[in-house]
Amino acid sequence: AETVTSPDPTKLVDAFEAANGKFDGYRRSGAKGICAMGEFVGNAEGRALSVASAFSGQKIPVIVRFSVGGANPKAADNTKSQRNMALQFNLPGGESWQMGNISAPIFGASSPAQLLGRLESLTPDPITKAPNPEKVKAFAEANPEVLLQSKYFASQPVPASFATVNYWGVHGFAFVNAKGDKQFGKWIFEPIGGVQGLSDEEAKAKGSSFLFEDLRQRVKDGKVAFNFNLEMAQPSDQLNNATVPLPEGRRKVTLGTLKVISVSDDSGGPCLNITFVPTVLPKGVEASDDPMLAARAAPYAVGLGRRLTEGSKQ
Ligand code: HEM
Repeated sequence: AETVTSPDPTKLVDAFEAANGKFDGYRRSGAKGICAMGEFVGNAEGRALSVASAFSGQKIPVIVRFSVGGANPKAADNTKSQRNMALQFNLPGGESWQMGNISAPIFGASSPAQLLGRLESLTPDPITKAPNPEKVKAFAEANPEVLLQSKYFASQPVPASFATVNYWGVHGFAFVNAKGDKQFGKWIFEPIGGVQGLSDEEAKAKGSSFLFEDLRQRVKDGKVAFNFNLEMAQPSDQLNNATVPLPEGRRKVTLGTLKVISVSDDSGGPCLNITFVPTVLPKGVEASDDPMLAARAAPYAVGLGRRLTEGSKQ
């Protein structure tokens, strides 16, 4: 088999900073965010697929962080860009389950080396202060999958709210039940009130900063809830490439419901000094062999270390 070596995690974080800008104290990705608390209740479908205690049916406290994609803590809320929902399920016995879910079914690179190459191609030239269009074009032509995610975002409306967009886990995970049966799938958190976007006109009228206030209002009204849905993979489905979604029409089951119950102050909350590592999994859920998934823990730790040293900001 081909041996794939991942780039040094510090190099990846350096590349994020060089390409997207460095904002002291903030996350290098998903910088503009807000922390909330939620409750998850799993159901019998969840228990049939996995022994994870998240599905017990008891209320599980969950730390939730919503954010706008990118490194800029002042990123505009009214553009066709990425929204994120990171989660930490605080399970009985000190176990935790972390996720970093995004508002697209796919990621923008299939391997850490490809992500590094893409970031390098997008890094502004020191003299022109802009990326070199030739370099951007050459890299994308040689690696066409790096364009798929931006095509997806361009095809979707601006989300009306953090609470009205789907959030995908993107990677494959295995769910293991008491008999030891292993079912692979990809999950999606789908808003119970439905997906809702803004027209271009509405987005313009909303301005660049409405998502935090909108979230507070909707949570106050008790309206922010998501179904935790699993799209079941078939044995022939490709699960080692985060730029390839599962084929259309795979069976989808609801494993439980996440309800957001409170929102922290803009600058605080339990998200501030933690990172969400998607390979922190409970017993009963296992990682697939997607190289992007395995490569996330180390740069997240590097990013957290830098934020803490600089004085973390939300
Ligand atoms: C090797 C590949 C990747 C690298 C190097 C990387 C890097 C980072 C870094 C440095 C952070 C900030 C961490 C922190 O300071 O706490 C971050 C956040 C994030 N990443 Fe990635 N990432 C990678 C892959 C992915 C993939 C595949 C997804 C899509 C599912 C993703 C989704 C997110 C989300 C949602 C956040 C924000 C989480 C939060 O609110 O704390 N990342 N990433």
